[in-house]
Amino acid sequence: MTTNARIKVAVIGAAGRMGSTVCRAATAAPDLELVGTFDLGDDLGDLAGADAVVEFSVPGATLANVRHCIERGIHVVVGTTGWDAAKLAELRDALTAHPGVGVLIAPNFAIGAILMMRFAEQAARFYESVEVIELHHPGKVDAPSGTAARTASLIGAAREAAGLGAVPDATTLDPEGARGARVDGIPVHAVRLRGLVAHQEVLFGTEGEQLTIRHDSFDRVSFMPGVLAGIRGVAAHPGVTVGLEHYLGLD
Ligand SMILES: NC(=O)c1ccc[n+]([C@@H]2O[C@H](COP(=O)([O-])OP(=O)(O)OC[C@H]3O[C@@H](n4cnc5c(N)ncnc54)[C@H](O)[C@@H]3O)[C@@H](O)[C@H]2O)c1
Ligand SMILES: O=C(O)C1=N[C@H](C(=O)O)CCC1
Repeated sequence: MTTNARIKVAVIGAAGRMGSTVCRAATAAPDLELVGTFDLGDDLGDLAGADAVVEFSVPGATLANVRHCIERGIHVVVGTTGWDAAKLAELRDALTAHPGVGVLIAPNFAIGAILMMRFAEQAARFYESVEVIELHHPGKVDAPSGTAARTASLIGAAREAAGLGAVPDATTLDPEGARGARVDGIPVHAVRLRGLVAHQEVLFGTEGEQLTIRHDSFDRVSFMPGVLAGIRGVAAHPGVTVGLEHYLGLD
C-alpha cells in the first residue's frame, strides 16, 4: 500500500486571528504538515521547506510576502485583503518568471460568502437599486472589506453587461458622506461593531419588492474548509486565481 506524502505548509501572519486559526486547522488535517510559522519581523528565509504558504497578514505587507514565496517556487494561498488592480498586475508580472507557481487570492474563504457573491452577481441585472452593507469586528484595519469590494465589482460588471445605468439616488446634500463609498458605482457601507466577526448584506430593490442576500461568519472556523481546499488545490492552478469559486467548480 502506498501512502501519499503530506503537503508541507507554512503560515505567514501566524500570530494573528486568522493565521493562528489556520495553524490549528493545518495541524489537525491528516494530509497536511505544518512546517513553519512566521509573523511580523521574522526572517522568512526559504520558508522552512514548505510546498505551500498561507498568507494572512496586512494589506501593506502581503505583496512583498507573496513575492518572497513565488521567487522560491512556493505556491501561495492568500487571504489578506487589499488586492487592487495595480497590485494584481504587479503579482502577474512577478509570476511570469515562475509560470508553474500557483497563487490563490481569495477575498473570502467561507463557502456561504462565495455563494452570496455568486447569487448577488446573478440577481444584479433584475434590480434597479442595490447597496452592499458589510459588518465586521472593530479590529479590522481596512474598509470596505475585500468581500464587499469584490461583491460590488461583480454587481457593477453584471449591471453594465445588462445595460443598466447608475443606481437611482436623488442625494445632492451629503456633507458627512452618509451615503457611503462607491465601488464600481455601487454604494458600499462599512459597520465596525464589537462582538461581530464577518457579515454582509446585499440589498436589491425594484418597484414593490426587495431581495436581501445575507451571509454571517460567526466564527473564524467558517473560513477553514476553504483555506484547506486552497492549500490542496493551489499546485494544480498555476498563475493567479482570484476567488476560491474557481477551485470549487463554480466557474
Ligand atoms: N479571505 C478571508 O476569508 C479572510 C478572512 C478573515 C480575514 N481576512 C483578512 O486577512 C487579513 C488578516 O486578518 P486578521 O484578522 O488575521 O488580522 P490580525 O491583525 O489578527 O493578524 C495579522 C497578523 O499579521 C502580522 N503581520 C503584520 N505585518 C506582517 C508582515 N510584514 N509579515 C508577516 N506578518 C505580519 C501581524 O503581526 C498579525 O499577527 C486581513 O486582511 C483580513 O481582512 C481574510
Ligand atoms: O475579519 C476580516 O478582516 C475579514 N476580512 C475579509 C474581508 O475583508 O472581506 C473576509 C471576512 C473577514
